[in-house]
Amino acid sequence: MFISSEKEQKLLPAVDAKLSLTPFSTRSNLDYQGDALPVSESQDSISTPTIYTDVSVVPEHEKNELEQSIVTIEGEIVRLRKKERSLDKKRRDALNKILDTKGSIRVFCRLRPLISSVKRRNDEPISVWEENIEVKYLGSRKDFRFDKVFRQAATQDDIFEEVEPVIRSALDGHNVCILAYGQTATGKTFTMDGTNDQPGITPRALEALVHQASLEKSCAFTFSMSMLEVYMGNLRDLLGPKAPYRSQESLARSNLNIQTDPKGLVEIEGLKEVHFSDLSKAKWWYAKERSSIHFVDKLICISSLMRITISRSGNDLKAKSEVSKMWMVDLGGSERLLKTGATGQTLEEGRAINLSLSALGDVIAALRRKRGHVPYRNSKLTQILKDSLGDSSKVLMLVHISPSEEDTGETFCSLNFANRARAVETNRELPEDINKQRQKQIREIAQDMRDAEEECQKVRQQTQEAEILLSKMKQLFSAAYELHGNREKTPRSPSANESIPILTSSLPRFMTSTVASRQRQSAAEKKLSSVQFSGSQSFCFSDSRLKTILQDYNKRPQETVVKSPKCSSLEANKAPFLRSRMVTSSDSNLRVALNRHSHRRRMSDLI
Ligand SMILES: Nc1ncnc2c1ncn2[C@@H]1O[C@H](COP(=O)(O)OP(=O)(O)OP(=O)(O)O)[C@@H](O)[C@H]1O
Repeated sequence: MFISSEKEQKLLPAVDAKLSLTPFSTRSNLDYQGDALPVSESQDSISTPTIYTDVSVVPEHEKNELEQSIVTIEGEIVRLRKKERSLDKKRRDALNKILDTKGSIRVFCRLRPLISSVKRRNDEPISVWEENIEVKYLGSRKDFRFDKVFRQAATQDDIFEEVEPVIRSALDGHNVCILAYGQTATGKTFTMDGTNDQPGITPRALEALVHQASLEKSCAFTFSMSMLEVYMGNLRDLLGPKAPYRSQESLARSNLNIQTDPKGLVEIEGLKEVHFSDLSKAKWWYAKERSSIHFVDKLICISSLMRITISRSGNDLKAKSEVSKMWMVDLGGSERLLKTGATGQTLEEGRAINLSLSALGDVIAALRRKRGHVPYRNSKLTQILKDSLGDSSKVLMLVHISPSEEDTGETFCSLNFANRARAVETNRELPEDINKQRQKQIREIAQDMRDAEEECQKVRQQTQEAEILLSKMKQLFSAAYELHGNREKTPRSPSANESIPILTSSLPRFMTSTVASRQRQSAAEKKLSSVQFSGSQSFCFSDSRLKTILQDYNKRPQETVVKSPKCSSLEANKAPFLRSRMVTSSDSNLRVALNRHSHRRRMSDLI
């Protein structure tokens, strides 16, 4: 068996299964190296003369051949894993480059659909374009620019399409922060949590994390979740023992300390952390948190935060932290206070939330401007998020606005806040040609990323297949040499002419070689001494036990690719894996290309 890349498979001569003949080409090194073969090499390969030989010959085999095969496949698995890591690194680097080119801190705006009870007017106060919004307020117009504007018709899928690469980046080792901001009833919770029919960012993110982690075989992931809320500068653990009901007094009493270690990593002392490895558990905890939020007095101004901690082990991300965090933040708004003419405690709440939002705006603005001093210490919110807002973190702020004319004042305030966070003045946007160049660059890197991801998927599949094969061969070995009384730890190497009596005698008579086949076999062996598993390693293809294993193996049903959440880059996972296989000779003059069907047919000849 040889596991090849699609490119290489295209280069191979077709196998005529009916003739029971297998073409041999004179090229030997088919080892997949990930890079496209030069055109001249490809042509050379196609025009190579083909020699045919009968591969149904079953030569006598010896114990050391099987041992050698096992060693070869083990080596192949090591090589494939290395390749997978290198392709994954290429994919990670490309994704990071895309996100950095787009901006590691981006501000989006989502316009809520008009609620039917509100009458539509002809002179609507808000005009929307792809990257800017114009608002008519108090007789003047103001233009606000964003990294992207989501119109009223935008779906949860549209939102997640922009968010998903950032979530992937969290799995790659970057800290991530997704914040929803806006006036009450503009759709913050709808965007972050959504409904059963239209799930929002958080449930989709949980699904994407668990799904993606299940695909990664080169490293193991563990996840944990914490939830808290910030009320007037106090932190409350939502998963803590006394979480369910909230009153102003209990909220004011609860407090957790924020600790920052010398490396700048933030930890919240005593914050409950629950671990989850599958989606059902993640959803259970998430639902628990949502139900506790349900009891909130709507007039209490609270920001609720959810932290997902992602730990990786067994990878080679030497430069990256092995732990990354993803924050989902639903920021409280303060406009109710203005509307209700609040006094006393409520006014205090309003001041506290304004302070914390204003501090957040200052921090994001400083980071976007790449200023030396970033004022993290000005609020609890910015202290908590400190290690997830700066450095190599990815930040998305989604500002929500209402289309109603009666909300224009609030809309104006929210957009001003967003503009400050964005820290880009309207007249200082990138010139058109530079912007186009940037878009082109992003498209090119995105293509590289998709290519690397597709190749990585293939290699991952190949590794899994090789592992199955290895396990079957090991089973065979122990059945033949250990269960039959010969329990040597390291099987002795038999001499060249020595057969394997235990195994041979355990085979049905029709599977043992006949005189004629032995004659054919010795003739074939002159040409075909061994076959390559890859370009660099070889094992004995003519071993009937291996044939049997390969036959079983090829007969097994195709593994289904688990469907991913609706998201762009994960779509690549659905790319079908080409399952034709090759077995190649290590003899530089010989190569056997077996596709699945011809191989199966020849195997069936033996049974
Ligand atoms: N894009 C949208 N499409 C359809 N319905 C929406 C959308 N945005 C918001 N809604 C609906 O509008 C209502 C208010 O939305 P939501 O509760 O999410 O607002 P909010 O900003 O979170 O409010 P609060 O500040 O009170 O938490 C909900 O019924 C929600 O389903």
